[in-house]
Amino acid sequence: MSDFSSLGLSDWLIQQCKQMGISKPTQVQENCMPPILEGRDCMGCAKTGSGKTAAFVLPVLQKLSEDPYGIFCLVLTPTRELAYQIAEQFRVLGKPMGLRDCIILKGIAMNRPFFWESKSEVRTVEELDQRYILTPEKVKDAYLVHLIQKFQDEHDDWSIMIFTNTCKNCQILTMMMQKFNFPTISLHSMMKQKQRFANLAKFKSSVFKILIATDVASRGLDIPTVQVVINHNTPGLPKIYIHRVGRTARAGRHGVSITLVTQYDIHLVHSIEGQIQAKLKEYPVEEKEVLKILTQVNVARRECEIKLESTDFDEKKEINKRKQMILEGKDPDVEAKRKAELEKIRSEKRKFKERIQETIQKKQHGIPMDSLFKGKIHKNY
Ligand SMILES: Nc1ncnc2c1ncn2[C@@H]1O[C@H](COP(=O)(O)OP(=O)(O)OP(=O)(O)O)[C@@H](O)[C@H]1O
Repeated sequence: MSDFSSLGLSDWLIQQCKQMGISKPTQVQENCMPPILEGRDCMGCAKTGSGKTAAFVLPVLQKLSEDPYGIFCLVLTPTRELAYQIAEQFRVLGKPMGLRDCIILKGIAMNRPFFWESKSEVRTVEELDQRYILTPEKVKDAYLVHLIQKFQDEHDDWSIMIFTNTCKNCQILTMMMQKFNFPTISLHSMMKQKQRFANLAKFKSSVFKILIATDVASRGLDIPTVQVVINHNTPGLPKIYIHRVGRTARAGRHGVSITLVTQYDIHLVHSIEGQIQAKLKEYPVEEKEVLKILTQVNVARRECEIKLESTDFDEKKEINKRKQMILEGKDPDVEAKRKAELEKIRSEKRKFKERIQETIQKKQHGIPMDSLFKGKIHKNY
């Protein structure tokens, strides 16, 4: 394996890397840095937590330091949190050269790059220590409480990320876990951006040990302290699973992932197993312990649901949808009108089909057809 010097980095940058605990290039860095430094377009594809950010940040800083000029680099990210995280890496690594950065939210771009793909894009079982599935017999929530209790009892220094499918579920689970006095905080797209950053910072600094999030947090976030990832719902796509569980076991550390699975999700587990080329083990739980807290957890959920219903959570969802449309360049009112018209056409078609069925049945029973409708059938079919 080469070192950073042979890849073309200057001493000051190598020193800066060392201060961040980066002493040897990872595979993606080794393979992507030379073409980037040559000025070629490059696209790197490697497993989660393998240092893809530094793979492009380092050559960018190297080039910029050789010829510092104007606006040099534009980085596009899928989430706002990631934009801040990458800016921070630029800031820390580029400190000696007085690098200045600016974060702009929202944007779309296309690329035609040089492509380098790691042979082992998918994490192997050895790297992510244990990957489990848990198949609850009763409700999914009591098992979650049980798991957290277990981790809290068994580990002094612990940090868990829980992924769930909707903002509402995320909010309810957070409220529930707080009811059980777990230091929990949430991250989802229906929160104000300021709150999202604040919550992430509180989780990163270990003030809160549990982060319950939607997939807004499944990509790219680098929080080295995360030891456990729990999938409260089975991810619908293997890619989502890989991104989610990739929030633990970062840069060669240890990590465990547990996915709650119902009988309806077995096919999803099979496709995940196919993609990661590993079998997910059944996580052993003491059912008796779970049953003990079952009623308490069910009551807590209902209470939280009622509490959430009394807030403007659904209203906020509508507002967020409208905001999103505006950002996508669509007019929410025109869209609403278009949807209503589409629904009207669908409903008319539905009614028409029903009338055809009715008419056919009438015919079968020898009842005369409505002559007007008969004409319509000929016209339309
Ligand atoms: N050469 C290296 N040696 C050790 N640690 C490194 C090295 N390069 C980067 N890291 C560290 O590894 C961690 C993960 O890096 P990074 O966030 O870039 O991963 P990634 O490949 O982009 O992951 P993801 O696919 O989840 O976005 C970071 O904490 C980073 O500081």
